[in-house]
Amino acid sequence: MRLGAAFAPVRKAGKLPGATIQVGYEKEYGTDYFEMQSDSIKAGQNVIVIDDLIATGGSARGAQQLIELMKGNVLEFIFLIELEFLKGKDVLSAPIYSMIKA
Ligand SMILES: O=P(O)(O)OC[C@H]1O[C@H](OP(=O)(O)OP(=O)(O)O)[C@H](O)[C@@H]1O
Ligand SMILES: Nc1ncnc2[nH]cnc12
Repeated sequence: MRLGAAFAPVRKAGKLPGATIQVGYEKEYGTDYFEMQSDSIKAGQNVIVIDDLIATGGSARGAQQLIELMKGNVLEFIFLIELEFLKGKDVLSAPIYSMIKA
């Protein structure tokens, strides 16, 4: 891409081809598993995590754990919607930006 940025998907378990790494995470309504392809982040790469919504922050934290397992550096999180009353921001260790706060 023109920005020099790449795209690396984080998906629910069993949806990505090839070798993957997995983490379990807690979200608002239970437990789930995320995967990334094992070679999708190079050590030292800066990463921005983007999702549609942050509620408890469990999903975003799961994504952060996967990126950090590959020695990536999570710079920040971007969400379309932030459910502020669930305080998801408090479980994340990088700045978050949200377009709509509810
Ligand atoms: O901050 P959290 O409490 O973790 O919740 C946020 C997550 O909830 C939604 O996904 P959901 O798990 O409902 O699955 P979906 O993407 O299949 O809709 C949303 O897309 C976020 O990924
Ligand atoms: N409270 C909530 N409302 C809508 N989508 C969600 N995904 C996770 N928690 C949610």
